[in-house]
Amino acid sequence: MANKVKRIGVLTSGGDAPGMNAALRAVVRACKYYDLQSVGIRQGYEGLINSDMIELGPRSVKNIINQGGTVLKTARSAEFRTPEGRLKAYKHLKDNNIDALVVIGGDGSFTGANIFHKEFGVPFIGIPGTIDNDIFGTDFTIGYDTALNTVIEAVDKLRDTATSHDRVFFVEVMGRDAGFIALNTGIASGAQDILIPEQRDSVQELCESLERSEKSGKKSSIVIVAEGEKLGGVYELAKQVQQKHPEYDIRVTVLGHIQRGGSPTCHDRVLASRLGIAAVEGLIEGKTNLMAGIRSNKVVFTPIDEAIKKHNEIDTELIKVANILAI
Ligand SMILES: Nc1ncnc2c1ncn2[C@@H]1O[C@H](COP(=O)(O)OP(=O)(O)OP(=O)(O)O)[C@@H](O)[C@H]1O
Ligand SMILES: O=P(O)(O)OC[C@H]1O[C@](O)(CO)[C@@H](O)[C@@H]1O
Ligand SMILES: [Mg+2]
Repeated sequence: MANKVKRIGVLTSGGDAPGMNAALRAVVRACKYYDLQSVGIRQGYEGLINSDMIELGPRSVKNIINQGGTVLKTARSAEFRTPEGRLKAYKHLKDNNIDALVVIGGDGSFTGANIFHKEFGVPFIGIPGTIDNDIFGTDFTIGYDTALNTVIEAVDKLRDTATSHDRVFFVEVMGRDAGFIALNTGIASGAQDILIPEQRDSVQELCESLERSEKSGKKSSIVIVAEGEKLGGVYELAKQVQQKHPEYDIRVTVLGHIQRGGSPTCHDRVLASRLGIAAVEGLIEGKTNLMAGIRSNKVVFTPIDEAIKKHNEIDTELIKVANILAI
């Protein structure tokens, strides 16, 4: 297919994730490699609405592959959710001669790009940038691996105190709707129990697990709770367990946004680099409404509707591993 794309706009949108900068760098350098121009759009869709953009070249993305956050900044743009906001965005896109977009973000960002495409026909390719790993069509999202490593480093530290004081630590990790961070970090940090939104858990079962652990000779325990778990939140859980077991010395730690920051791991940098290049190549080939992802270590494109609507299933083998090791 003839290449009509000459000038690509790139933005980061939704929650920041480590590796977004590496993806931006790859997009910009791939554009140069294929003789296209690239324009950075600041603060997600807000930058389109306010025409806050910057010409980018290979040297403008130097020294960012190792940086967390996003140098383009990001936003959750309420105005882009309105037809008026998107019309403004389209006008500025045309004023800046941008032919296509690379959107680095999560499902919400892809939904916005999809609607924008339906209204104005602007070609786009999405790159999954979120620590939650909750996007269908890719084995890994950019930022997930870094977040996992941040969590286990923190939980290892909490374990020192748990062990020294014979305590039960409840640790809340991110994952508004998904338990991937919780399940994997729970296994990696040797948690006694892991509570995730995808599973039907109960306080009763949690108490039984802690009682078993006590009987087996354990003096301290770690319980990992995903933010989106459905039993009322980590403080409520800790309160209910404490009521049943006043003798337990319980502490709660919410890791929060620490999990979104920091220098990306090697895995996230390589993933971001591959997907950034793939997105540009896809647009050159005339592809649109797709997400570039990784499956079995190969770059693949998934229709954006599927990426938004379908969900990655929790691997039941991992749940079994967690249960066996909590014996
Ligand atoms: N239905 C929609 N219509 C238009 N724009 C949307 C829509 N949904 C989301 N967007 C745009 O995408 C932005 C980012 O979406 P959202 O806040 O859901 O984050 P995300 O991309 O899913 O990332 P994460 O969940 O990882 O933080 C929104 O602030 C909004 O500007
Ligand atoms: O505080 P913010 O930026 O609104 O986002 C918090 C959310 O972002 C995520 O880290 C990523 O989507 C979720 O796990 C969390 O619920
Ligand atoms: Mg989202």
